[in-house]
Amino acid sequence: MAAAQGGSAVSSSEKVDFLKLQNGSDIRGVAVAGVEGEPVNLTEPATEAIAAAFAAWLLNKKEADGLRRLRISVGHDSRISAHKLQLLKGDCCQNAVTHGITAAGHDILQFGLASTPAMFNSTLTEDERNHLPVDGAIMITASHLPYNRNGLKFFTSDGGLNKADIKDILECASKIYEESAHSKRQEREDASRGVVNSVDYMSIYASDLVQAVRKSAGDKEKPLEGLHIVVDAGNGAGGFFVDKVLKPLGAVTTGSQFLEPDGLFPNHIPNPEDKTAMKAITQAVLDNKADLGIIFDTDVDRSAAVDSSGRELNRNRLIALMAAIVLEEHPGTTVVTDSVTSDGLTVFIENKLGGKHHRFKRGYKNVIDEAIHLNSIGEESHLAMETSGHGALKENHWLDDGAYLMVKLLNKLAAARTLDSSIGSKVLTNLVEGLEEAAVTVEIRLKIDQNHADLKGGSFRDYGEAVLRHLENAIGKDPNLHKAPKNYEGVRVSGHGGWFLLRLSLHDPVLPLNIEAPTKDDAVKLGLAVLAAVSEFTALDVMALNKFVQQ
Ligand SMILES: O=P(O)(O)OC[C@H]1O[C@H](O)[C@H](O)[C@@H](O)[C@@H]1O
Repeated sequence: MAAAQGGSAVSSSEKVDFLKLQNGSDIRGVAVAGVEGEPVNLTEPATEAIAAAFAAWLLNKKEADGLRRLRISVGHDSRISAHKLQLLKGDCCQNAVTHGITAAGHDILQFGLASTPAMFNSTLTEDERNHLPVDGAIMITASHLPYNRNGLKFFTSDGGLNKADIKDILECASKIYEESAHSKRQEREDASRGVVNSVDYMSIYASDLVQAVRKSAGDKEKPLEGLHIVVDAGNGAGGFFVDKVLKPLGAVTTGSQFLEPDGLFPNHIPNPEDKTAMKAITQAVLDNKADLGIIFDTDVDRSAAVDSSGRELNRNRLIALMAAIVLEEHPGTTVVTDSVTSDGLTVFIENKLGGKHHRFKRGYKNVIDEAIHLNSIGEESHLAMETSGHGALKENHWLDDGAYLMVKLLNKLAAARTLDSSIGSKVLTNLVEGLEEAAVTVEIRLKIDQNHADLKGGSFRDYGEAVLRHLENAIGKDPNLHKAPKNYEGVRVSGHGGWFLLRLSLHDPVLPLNIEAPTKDDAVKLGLAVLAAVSEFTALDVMALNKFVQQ
């Protein structure tokens, strides 16, 4: 791939290992100093080089269409480092991402605080007055990670970039970074020739969500009138949902919380999988006697809900709810999920809803790509969803959009209220009736010590695979345990009325173990079976599992 045109404004003598910044199909790093043992590696010059490399990658793709000058949108979540990485510095209109792009001769549309899915949408919106659509979009976010981290996500109108694209971009960024260390400052300043414009894109994006809900209620202006809905944005970027979506639709939103962006996340981690976060929104629903609660992660690509009785609608339950809605619209369709979904969910989707459950791998991009793949080989799928709250629909360009998921729930509510104006979240709760749920659900993460002698100099991945192979063999000898007939990652086993899955983490030197069982005793039996099989692997830290089986 060609390096960015026109040089870059990058200047740094510090060494950066760019490939270490790859996290699957995202870029993640430490952007703020202050946490011991976590030196900053996503510096401003490194970010600038990555942005320039994205522009070069995109130009390479678009050159066939004769395009020489690109339009790229940039947005960010509420992280404190967003300002270093994206916002204007003083009056010189330069900053890491913007400078990286404009120095390469391309134009920037700055959206400011934005959600990840909105950034993707800006590659599709037809609105020339606002310089839309853009050729590519960059979101500055590290999702729910601690305040010192940050990262980048890239989009074209085809969706999010994949792992191989990110690797190419990082390799190119490394070259740009090296080259720029040798270029003169004046040369770099002269190279700045792209134009920077600011657009209030979140208003444009939100008005599309509003229209969708109105449409499902027969074009009623305020279809949520009389409903009380509280939102918890966890001080991330999701606060817009209150003023720009719920209020125009007529909902009462008092009691909504943590709507103000605050990159130190002082209230709770913005993550719908997090117990404290779910407790916070549940409490807000109960305290305000609200009809519904909605919670987003930092950059709004994930979400969850709470019904008026305080029942959490997240993880398997949210997938079941979305599956019920999607299967009404597309009978018999396949629902693709991640690997840690419950057996109860399969029974629900297949027996109650008449759909097909395709349990695939962990990782939202894996799940989405698998659904796209199934469609391409003739198996119809309209929903791809992870227990983490990432969910994508075919009708929405296979984009994982937490706000769009909630809009699907609002559509259901709005449509039901055209028939019965007193009906609330019961409409939703009724849809998941019959979903069997295990009394005990745990995830225990077993760490692999990468420096341990037992690795014999090999990689943690090889070591983890060896653990999994050994476990698989051991299971074969236990008549109470049965390997899942179809499984795409790790070792998934049924027994003692429940199941477990041991697999390699997508990113970390960790083997996450998920167990679901009807009683603690049964869960312990499953845990003991794993423990017995892995105990000879001395580089594996089984302390947490030991604790679990002894409790
Ligand atoms: O494999 P793990 O360490 O459990 O991480 C798995 C998770 O990683 C990231 O957070 C991805 O965004 C998720 O889609 C994925 O589920």
